[in-house]
Amino acid sequence: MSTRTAFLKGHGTENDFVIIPDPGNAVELSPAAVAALCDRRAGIGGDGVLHAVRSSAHPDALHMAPEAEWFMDYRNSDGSVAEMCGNGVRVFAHYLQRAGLADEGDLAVATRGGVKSVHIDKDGSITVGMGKALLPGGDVTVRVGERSWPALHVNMGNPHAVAFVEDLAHAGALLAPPPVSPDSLYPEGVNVEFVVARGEGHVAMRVHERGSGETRSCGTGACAVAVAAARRDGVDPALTGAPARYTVDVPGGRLVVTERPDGEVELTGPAVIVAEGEIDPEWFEHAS
Ligand SMILES: N[C@@H](CCC[C@H](N)C(=O)O)C(=O)O
Repeated sequence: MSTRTAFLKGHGTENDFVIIPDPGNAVELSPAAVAALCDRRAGIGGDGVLHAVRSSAHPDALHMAPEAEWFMDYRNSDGSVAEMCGNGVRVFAHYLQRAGLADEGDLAVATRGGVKSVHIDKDGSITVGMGKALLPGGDVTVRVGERSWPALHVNMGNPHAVAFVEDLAHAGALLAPPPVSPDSLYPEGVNVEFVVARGEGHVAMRVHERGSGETRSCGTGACAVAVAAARRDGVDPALTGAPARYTVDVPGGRLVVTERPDGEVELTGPAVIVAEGEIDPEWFEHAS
């Protein structure tokens, strides 16, 4: 008799995920199974999968087990693995709390981008310590059709190219990854953000995510955008000694990003669980 696999569906500013609770790492999640789960017509549908495994049970997380009980084994909707997901880690923490596996307050979550500290607020908003943004420099160009823009290379644990544009519509339909050059800079692919200013400390963005296509939000992307916007505005908290705070509007809602004088970037936003159930074992076997 095949065992039944539980799932939940959740989102953070409409960046949506299939959550697979699997404390002992017993569920085999091949790239094909991930892509089938994320399929919006033939599967459950999502921008990615949050595989919830105890750190002590996953080879990629064993070294983080003393610090963080749970590992967010994150996969993009095409089945590829990514280092970090800023919206995902908030939804992951919300799932743990809802399942009685974590308390309100502070929680450490292991990710491929290291251990992240998460704060679950009484009002339901969740703040994640995302680490420092790295700005390796270099001349980056993003292209869409006839248009091209200079972009800032920002690494938030995962790679981003941030382009300031006049109008978000200039990014077009984003049905395919926008060409970014030089591609030697991004051997593993790149997440591309298009940004417009909305006012002081306020920007709006669209994103084409590596491995998932255009999504309604991206947490690491919002952090990359906020840091890029601050530098563009001549603000560097390391020099001023004061935190820089940006409101980042995404198609699926609003995120707040704070860069502290020590370089640490914090991401705040909502997390929602919308459903839970069981995956049909025959379908899952076939999909895998
Ligand atoms: N949506 C995520 C980012 C997910 C990973 C990304 N597609 C990558 O491959 O780097 C977020 O909220 O940060």
